[in-house]
Amino acid sequence: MDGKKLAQEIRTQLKDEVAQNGLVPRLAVILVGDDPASQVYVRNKQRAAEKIGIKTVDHHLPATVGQEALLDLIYQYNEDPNIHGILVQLPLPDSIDEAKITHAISPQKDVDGFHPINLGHLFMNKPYSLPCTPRGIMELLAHYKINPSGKDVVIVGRSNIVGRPMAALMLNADATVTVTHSRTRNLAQKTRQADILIVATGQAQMLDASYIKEGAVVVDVGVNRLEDGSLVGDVDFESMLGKAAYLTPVPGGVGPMTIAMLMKQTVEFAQRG
Ligand SMILES: NC(=O)C1=CN([C@@H]2O[C@H](COP(=O)(O)OP(=O)(O)OC[C@H]3O[C@@H](n4cnc5c(N)ncnc54)[C@H](OP(=O)(O)O)[C@@H]3O)[C@@H](O)[C@H]2O)C=CC1
Ligand SMILES: Nc1nc(=O)c2c([nH]1)NC[C@@H]1CN(c3ccc(C(=O)N[C@@H](CCC(=O)O)C(=O)O)cc3)C=[N+]21
Ligand SMILES: [Mg+2]
Repeated sequence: MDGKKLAQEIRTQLKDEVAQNGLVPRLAVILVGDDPASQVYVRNKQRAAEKIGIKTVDHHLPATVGQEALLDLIYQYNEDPNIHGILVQLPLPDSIDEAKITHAISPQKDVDGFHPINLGHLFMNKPYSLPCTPRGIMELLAHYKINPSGKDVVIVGRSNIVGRPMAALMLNADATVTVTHSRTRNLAQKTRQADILIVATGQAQMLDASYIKEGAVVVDVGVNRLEDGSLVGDVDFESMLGKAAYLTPVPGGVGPMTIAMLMKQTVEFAQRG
């Protein structure tokens, strides 16, 4: 499944939509500290936004910034009618309470869909904004005409940004959902039941073909940088290739879809006014 290509199509559509409707979507992007991976993602987001006609207002704050200063910046953007979306890149330095920051962002401007109010709406199948990675996965599956309804979906990982919201989205799509994690016993026995397997563990190439049944759909969320500088997922792509019916590559799979969904949600917010 080619996420890079679909993401490109979506970004082109968004660009047309922005131009046709005379929108000027504005996204505040806040990066704290100098984690190299975070800097790459933020740069990718800024570049994608610019091409679509979304204006970003960027803040790169030192890791030593106080929690109060960060909160004040968020409050300022909450009140600013010209800003449609606020994104605070995670992870934050240990000195800052991530939950507190996530809660401070106005739910109406929560383009990441991480606010508990928005997660609650999602959980009750009345979503307002959605976490971008799980939303991107749903769009990718839909594009390839893979309908989760009635399917056995197994998710490996239960983070707030991927595994948990993914489970809610799949349940909303009428899948039968199993969520596994580091305490799961007999993981392979669970994952082999999957019609659709979604892996988000942060463990490089952890799952090989022995973890899936023939013809499974495999979505690899992982982005792991190896010592030689190469980028690999949480599944062993080569091993799965002959056995899976559909498989997402890393890079070029879920990652670009995440960014496309962030752009889409920013445009949606601007349209709502
Ligand atoms: N492509 C994209 O757009 C995105 C990619 N990512 C990537 O996805 C991966 C996961 O990210 P994220 O969800 O934030 O990670 P977290 O570290 O927050 O969560 C990892 C999850 O995997 C589980 N896990 C870890 N090891 C194992 C194991 N050996 N067996 C079973 N479960 C295990 C953990 O279990 P437990 O809860 O018990 O600790 C946890 O629930 C990373 O590689 C990250 O870089 C993340 C976000 C977006
Ligand atoms: N507030 C917040 N929102 C996020 O959505 C968020 C976050 N914090 N923190 C970190 C994770 C991770 N994440 C990725 C986004 C794009 C790629 C991506 O574009 N990956 C490319 C490769 C990029 C590269 O070359 O490094 C690909 O897979 O093809 C990866 C990972 C968003 N996250
Ligand atoms: Mg963290």
